[in-house]
Amino acid sequence: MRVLIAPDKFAGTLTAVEAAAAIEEGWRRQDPQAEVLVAPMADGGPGFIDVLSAVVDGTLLSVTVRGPLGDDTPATVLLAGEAAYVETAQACGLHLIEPKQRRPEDATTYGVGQLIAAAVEAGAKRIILGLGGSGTNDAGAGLLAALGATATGGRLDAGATGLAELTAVDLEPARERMAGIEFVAASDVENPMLGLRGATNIFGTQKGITDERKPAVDGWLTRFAELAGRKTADQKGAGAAGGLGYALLLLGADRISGIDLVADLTGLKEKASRVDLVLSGEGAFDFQSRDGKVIAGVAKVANDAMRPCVVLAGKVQIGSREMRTMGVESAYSLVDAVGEERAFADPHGSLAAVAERVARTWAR
Ligand SMILES: O=C(O)[C@H](O)CO
Repeated sequence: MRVLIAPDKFAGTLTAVEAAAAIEEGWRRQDPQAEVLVAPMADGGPGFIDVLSAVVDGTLLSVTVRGPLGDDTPATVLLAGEAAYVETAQACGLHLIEPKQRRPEDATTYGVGQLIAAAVEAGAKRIILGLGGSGTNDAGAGLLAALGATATGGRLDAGATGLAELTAVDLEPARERMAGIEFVAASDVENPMLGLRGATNIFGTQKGITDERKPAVDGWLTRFAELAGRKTADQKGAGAAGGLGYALLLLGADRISGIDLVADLTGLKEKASRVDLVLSGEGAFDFQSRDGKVIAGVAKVANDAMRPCVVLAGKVQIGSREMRTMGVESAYSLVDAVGEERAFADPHGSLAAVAERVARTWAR
């Protein structure tokens, strides 16, 4: 049996590389002769640099930046010739903030701008930024401030709160400083920035923005957009990473799908064509796994190659009809198999145990 293992991270427990290793271990217990190909994935969110540094010939540049709540935060940029890859979640990710410390209205993307500045200083002319998994919701104002943009009536580097009373915004200093730099925003979602399908309403809850606060916060982002460029806020991906997509679009970025980029760079299509079965996975397989996320991207590649795709996930919270629409044949839940306590206490062992069960059904 030839198997391709292409999971996302299991957020909070296993990186994509660790998840792939656990699945391989479990599968081999049942099917020791299997030919296994491994391709850990990312969609632009956490793990983007980890996954790409294994396939892109480059060097890692270490930088200390301002984290979402102002703390010194270590990050790395992957430099490859004139290109630089930036994982924005390293500077503004939700995982950087303890749940009890979350202040989503104050969190800033300033550190992402510092990563861009470091990449440019190191000679990069094309900067590819992975977007997703952010703990911020500041429309990327912090990023613009770090690159020189200014404002009156408020602050660009103080999270969404700083945008509440803005009266004017000047993006020219940032545009001038970034002249000649090509930006690519590789995002995990295509949402616009404002309104019902926007960053605050759809992704605000996971960052700690309550339903009561959402209209006010969305209003602050709208105010910023009215001063900085209203139409851009409606573009695909403007709402990625709490509106960081919007700021990059203002700097002229092209938006692409993060998972498609990672799939291309890791040769996923070619790998899928060489196997009988494709396995993917992530922490929670739910409605958010659909567009632009790893499982949807991997399932599409598998389906195009006419290979079945099976998912292993911490929790499966999606119906079988919806799953099939995405191109997933079947999904197995760690929590259902071993219980929540064990799934969190021993994620590697639990995932390996589920992979062994999957192999019992699917190996031939
Ligand atoms: O970071 C976020 O807000 C989500 O992952 C959507 O991009």
